[in-house]
Amino acid sequence: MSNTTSLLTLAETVATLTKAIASHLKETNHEEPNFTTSSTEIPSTKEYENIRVQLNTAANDLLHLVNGPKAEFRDFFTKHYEMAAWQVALEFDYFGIVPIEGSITLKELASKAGMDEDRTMHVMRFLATQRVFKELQSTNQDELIFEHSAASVTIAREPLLKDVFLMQADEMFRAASSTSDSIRQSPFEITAEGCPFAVRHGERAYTWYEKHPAHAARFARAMAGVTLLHATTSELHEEFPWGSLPAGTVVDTGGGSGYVSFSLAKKFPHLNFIIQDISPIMLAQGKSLWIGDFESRVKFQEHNYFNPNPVTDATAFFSRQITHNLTDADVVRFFSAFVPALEVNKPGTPLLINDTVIPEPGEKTVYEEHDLRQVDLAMWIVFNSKQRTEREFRKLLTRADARLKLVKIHSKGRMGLLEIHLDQGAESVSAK
Ligand SMILES: C[S@@+](CC[C@H](N)C(=O)[O-])C[C@H]1O[C@@H](n2cnc3c(N)ncnc32)[C@H](O)[C@@H]1O
Repeated sequence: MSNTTSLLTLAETVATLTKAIASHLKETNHEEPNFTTSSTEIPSTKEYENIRVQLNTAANDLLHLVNGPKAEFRDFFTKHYEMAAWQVALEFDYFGIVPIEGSITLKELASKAGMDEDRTMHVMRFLATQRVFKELQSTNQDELIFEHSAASVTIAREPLLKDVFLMQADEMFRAASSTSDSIRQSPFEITAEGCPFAVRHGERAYTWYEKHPAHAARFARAMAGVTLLHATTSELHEEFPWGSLPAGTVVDTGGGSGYVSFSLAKKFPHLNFIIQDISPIMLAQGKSLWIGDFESRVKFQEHNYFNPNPVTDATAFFSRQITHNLTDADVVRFFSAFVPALEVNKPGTPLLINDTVIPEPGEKTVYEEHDLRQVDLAMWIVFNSKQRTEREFRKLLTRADARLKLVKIHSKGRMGLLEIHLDQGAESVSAK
């Protein structure tokens, strides 16, 4: 946006894009969204997404200008209190307690949640200002009544989303508050051990999860839940020609419960899977997923991804949302650990890295870049890690082994897909 764009020009852009949204909804036979529990989901088409992104950029700029910095900052710097209200609503399961059909009195909600009515009322009335739950008119002023809204019922209907949000409002919210402390402890050196999560919780994330099995199980479910939000698996199905891989085994390294591979298994019956993870708790979450005919198509393998990969007959190696958990030095170790396996697997066996490929500044709209940089901050706080550009990936591959070639970028953005091959004709040179 130019620095001198007028308010009216922005408002006209907003109107034009809103009309485009309304037409798209009509053309695709979608009803317009509303705030009630019967509101339908917005379309997941690329066209809708494209207009939605542009609309957010224009509407946000309009509001930034109209509100002015003081009003915006007053709102922004109280967001942690909002997160506190969410922490309570999720932890005490308001979303599950309020019935999907009908309503509930505050008294009954508080009693089922196991807490007092007064604080329950504070939380519910705050959330209602975000159009999350709705307070109904009551004839008795002493009897407050609430029902679900379109937003709150989304969480009630999909418990995995509760896991995603509670993980954020619980251990990640606490970790984020220690970010400056972590820099004070190590102002110039970035180490995995010194990340804000470790400063706050006393251990690196995955070590901490091993000692907190209930949180670890929730984290594994949250990872599955994330695929319902933005890290959808449908793009992954389309952006790589899985169908043309020779029948065989895909190795999913750091696969957690194997939720992502499971979605591939449903679509590509010629592929079997080995889910590798260091955590038996994460792997155990997968055993309840891969049932019936799928049980014979999966193996769960405890494996530390910094050790040489033991599979010598894979049709492909795959890894999703792992490199952005790792510091640069650890990404180099991670890539290096595939080399011995790629040397003995069939030439051309792909290593597929499914992770964010962050754009250079200005390549995307401010709205999209903000979204990606938000995840970048999350990776910093939880791991002292980051999202990487294509250039950064190439450098780290070369540092791991000059024979590791990025042969194709199937997609960029939040869930990019990098295809890497080991050039077996070339000499092994690593520059760690
Ligand atoms: C962010 S989750 C990603 C899970 C899955 N790939 C997905 O996209 O849903 C990271 C996973 O890496 C696993 N992990 C962490 N350190 C590991 C290590 N050293 N070796 C193998 N797996 C590890 C964790 O247990 C967790 O399941």
